[in-house]
Amino acid sequence: MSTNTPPPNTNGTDNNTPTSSSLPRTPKTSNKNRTCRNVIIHGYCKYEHSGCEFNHDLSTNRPSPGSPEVKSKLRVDSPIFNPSSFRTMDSLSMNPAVTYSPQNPYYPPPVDNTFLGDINTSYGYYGNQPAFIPPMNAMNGYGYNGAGGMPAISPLNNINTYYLSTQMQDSTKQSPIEMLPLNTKIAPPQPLQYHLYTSPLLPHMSGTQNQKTIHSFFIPDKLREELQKKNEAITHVLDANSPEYQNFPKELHVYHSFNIIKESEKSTKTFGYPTSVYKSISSVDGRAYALRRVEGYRLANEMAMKSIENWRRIDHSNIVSLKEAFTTKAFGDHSLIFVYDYYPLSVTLESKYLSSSNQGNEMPESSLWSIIIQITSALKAIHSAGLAARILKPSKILVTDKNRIRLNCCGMFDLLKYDGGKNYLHYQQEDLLHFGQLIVSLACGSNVAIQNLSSSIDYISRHHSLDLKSVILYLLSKPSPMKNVDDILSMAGPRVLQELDNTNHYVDYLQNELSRELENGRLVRLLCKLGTINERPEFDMDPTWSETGDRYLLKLFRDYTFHQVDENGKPFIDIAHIIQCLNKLDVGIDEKIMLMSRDEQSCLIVSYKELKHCIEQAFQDLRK
Ligand SMILES: Nc1ncnc2c1ncn2[C@@H]1O[C@H](COP(=O)(O)OP(=O)(O)OP(=O)(O)O)[C@@H](O)[C@H]1O
Repeated sequence: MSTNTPPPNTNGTDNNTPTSSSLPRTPKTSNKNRTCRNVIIHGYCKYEHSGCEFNHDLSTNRPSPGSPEVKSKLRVDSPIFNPSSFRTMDSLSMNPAVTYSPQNPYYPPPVDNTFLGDINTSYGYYGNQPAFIPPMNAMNGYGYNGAGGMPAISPLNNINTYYLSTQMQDSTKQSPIEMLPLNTKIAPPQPLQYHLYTSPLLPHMSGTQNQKTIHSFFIPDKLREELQKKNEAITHVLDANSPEYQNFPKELHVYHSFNIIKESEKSTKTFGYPTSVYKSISSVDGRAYALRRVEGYRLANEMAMKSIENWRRIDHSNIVSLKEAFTTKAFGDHSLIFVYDYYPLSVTLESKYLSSSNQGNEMPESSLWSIIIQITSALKAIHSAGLAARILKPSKILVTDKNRIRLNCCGMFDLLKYDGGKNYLHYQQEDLLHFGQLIVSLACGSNVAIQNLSSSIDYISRHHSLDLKSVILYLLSKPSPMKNVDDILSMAGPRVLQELDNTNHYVDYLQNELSRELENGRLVRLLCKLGTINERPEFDMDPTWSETGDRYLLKLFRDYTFHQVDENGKPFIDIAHIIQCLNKLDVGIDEKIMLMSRDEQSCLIVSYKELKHCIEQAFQDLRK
């Protein structure tokens, strides 16, 4: 790391000599060759002609790219820099009206093209993208940090933030935008390098006024809890000490890690056999499956098993997919097992809308149409494949996620009551009839509404639209070769588009939440590394290991990232700043930041690239 000694502090502001014991002083003989810190930081040195012994000609001595430099007494709580007095590099280079004047010390000195090229390399030249930001601008970003609550930002972002922060600081002052002539050319936009834009946060949103809570950086608690509960349901297994576990086979075909979702019940009302439902994990693909066991079933016709093949080909978002079926004696009886996709924490339409606690609750018509459209979509896929659902009742329709409807147990009757598929047209008509009955139950909020059809239709006429009544009457009408699921679609009309729109909105919402979590893995990895290095009491027989060399920089970076204080020394908690610092460190960009020693006597200017190297090096040392 190179160091540089500023001129004597004659102006009482920024030019104190660094005194950190860890920073060797540069011999005075080289001062003439060294660029004056004031020029680099402020763009001018008012002592240039009155004794400052450093070099003021930037074109002859430029800061070497990537070399960390030392500056003292510029701290996060330094006086607030007023950015309205500065220009960004592109506005300078393209606007002939803006010229350097010694009388106006706030203007940076004129910059020739050669220097501009070098600045781009040294201060945020991302791949082939010039940053257009002079060094003093980047520095101002850091000086501004903490005091104004603005996180250090990438040079490419700097231009935007610069204006925004100006407006936030003092709306009465003339902003750079206002000062520029209207015909000022703006540099053509450069293609973004996506890996540098990992955080969707706008830096200005993290300012003191608009500080966001930590929750706003992660997926909402409700969604997180929901997903965690689902994961828990997938991994939940039978308690090894429970009597159920003792009596349960440890493996079934390729399935293991069982949990009982529905106990075996003696009722045979739906399938003619007692059934039970188990969650399991497949050793073939590691995914969770729902096994539905039909107890006491003896396979009479091998051909019946073939009927499963047609169902295995059905892949639809409103149908619970059937994977396979097999017989087993593992339970001590003849059982037939149907293997379906498992949807953790799903409920049935019946328990959600028609259970005794929900009876009488009127379902909004929009929800009814959503269910109608989803079931229509499922039936369309089934009927088009020459199959029939054969079991369209509220207890055999799952509600998963927000409001997704999935037909469950499809294909079971094709096997249990095997007829070679010759009656499928009849069963398809039955599907439409059962569909109509299902909607009557839901529209009236009662499982028994179908038993008194005329008063139920009367109720629906009074509480729902004519269109809904028409659909129900169509579905309940006499079977006919002309009656088919396509007609329901045309009767639903524009409501299909509404359903599509709702689904798209939900997808957008989930995508948005997903993108917020995207970077967490990277940042956790980085935090793990920092955690292993920072404050390590001893390494390699060296108790000062974490306080010296590269590790010292990482300690200061930790302070810079996590321990910012405001001008009164109070903790300044800015999650946007923390996340941005970590993102930049992870990428290792050329942007420089200023780290201050804890005794506030010295400052180090170092790039994220160098910090990244430090962290990699220190971590490698630890792993050796
Ligand atoms: N594929 C599946 N994934 C996740 N859970 C399921 C799956 N299939 C069924 N379940 C759950 O298993 C439980 C029992 O399902 P089942 O279809 O037997 O309903 P039921 O209300 O017990 O029906 P019935 O009254 O006809 O016996 C329900 O809570 C349901 O949510």
